[in-house]
Amino acid sequence: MEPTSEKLSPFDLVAAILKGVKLDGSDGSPEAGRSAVVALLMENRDLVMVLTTSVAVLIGCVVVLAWRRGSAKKKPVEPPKLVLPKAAPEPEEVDDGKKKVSVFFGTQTGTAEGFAKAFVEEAKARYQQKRFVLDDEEYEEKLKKETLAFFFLASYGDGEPTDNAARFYKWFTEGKERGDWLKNLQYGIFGLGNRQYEHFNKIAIVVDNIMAEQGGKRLVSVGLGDDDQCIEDDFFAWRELVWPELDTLLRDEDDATVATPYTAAVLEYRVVFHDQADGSILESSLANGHANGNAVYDAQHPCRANVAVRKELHAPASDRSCTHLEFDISGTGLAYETGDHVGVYCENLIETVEEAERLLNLPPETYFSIHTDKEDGTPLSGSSLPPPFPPCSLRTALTRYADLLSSPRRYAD
Ligand SMILES: Cc1cc2nc3c(=O)[nH]c(=O)nc-3n(C[C@H](O)[C@H](O)[C@H](O)COP(=O)(O)O)c2cc1C
Repeated sequence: MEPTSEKLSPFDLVAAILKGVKLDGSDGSPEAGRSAVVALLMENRDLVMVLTTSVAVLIGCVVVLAWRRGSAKKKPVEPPKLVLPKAAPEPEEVDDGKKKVSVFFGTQTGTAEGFAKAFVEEAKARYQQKRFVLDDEEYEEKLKKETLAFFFLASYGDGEPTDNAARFYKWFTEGKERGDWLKNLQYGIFGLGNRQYEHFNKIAIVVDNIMAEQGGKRLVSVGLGDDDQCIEDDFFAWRELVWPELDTLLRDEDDATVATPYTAAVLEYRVVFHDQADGSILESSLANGHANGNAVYDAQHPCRANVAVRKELHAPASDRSCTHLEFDISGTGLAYETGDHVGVYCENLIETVEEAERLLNLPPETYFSIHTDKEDGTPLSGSSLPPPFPPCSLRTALTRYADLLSSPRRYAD
């Protein structure tokens, strides 16, 4: 039988390359096949060029994709940076002829900062020709030049200042720099505390007393906010005493007469969800980060210690109770001296945590981190405080870091 003489089309060529089949020439011999292919390649040089370029680009893309996937897997999840609080930078001070009012806050968990911000916003709306500046750090030099200032000061521990107000409190109460400047100062103080503590609102009271003793003029009596009741109501009541006083000092005819409604400063965070594998590695590395004995334990990195001794100090006949506890801190590198403080981190009951997970409708092994900055590193408009807890699973966040049983603040959304 005569072999059929068939010319190979470009389509045959491509199909052959893709399928990896052998091409035979019209006489069936491999040599004839090869020369047919060569002739075809020469005839379709353009197509061959396009083909080879496409294949090269395709291979390039696959290589880049594989490399990026590989490196993405290896990249560890970064815990949010613990940066010391700093409020959004105020623009450079310019003397624009407006009367300036400075507002300072000492906060540990954000309440005083929220009140200070709400106060500034409302005051700005009421007295439009005045400048209200929120300030938490640069007080040493600035305060001496102020004539009108407000302070929102929380008390902690045995009546101690918050971390961000500690330097101010020391500077102010040690008194080396007090002077005539206080005589030019009119001020208002709102304290944040809790009556359950022995030194209720100590910081606000001490600062208020020293200011008044040194010649500062109180615009209103010191507000004593009580977190055991509704501290927001205490803030509103104090604020209503402040406005009439400020009206006489600051009010211009064209200032707004309508007060802006109070909006609770709800802290804003960026939430990043992590792969389960990455998240659990990160969480266990944080939990075990101190196992090597080199790391330092602190309030952010608590140490797990067993109760070694527990005894009741009152006699059985007594109607009172006082428990003596001893913690075993051997091998932790920690030391304790009389007078040191021990903070105890409580965990919520598992039943409560499971109920919260059910209400959130999220699996317990959802890993996430919260951040106070945007993806490009610029701060979010929320708090000046660092994130309240490290990256972890939803189960850990609800167990260790969330207050699940207290009623939310009245004005929180
Ligand atoms: C650990 C701890 C210690 C506290 N110590 C005191 C205290 O000694 N005196 C007081 O009046 N309030 C005390 N408080 C209550 C806080 O001052 C109060 O909750 C306040 O609203 C917190 O404000 P912040 O969110 O701006 O930090 C304490 C609260 C906590 C959690």
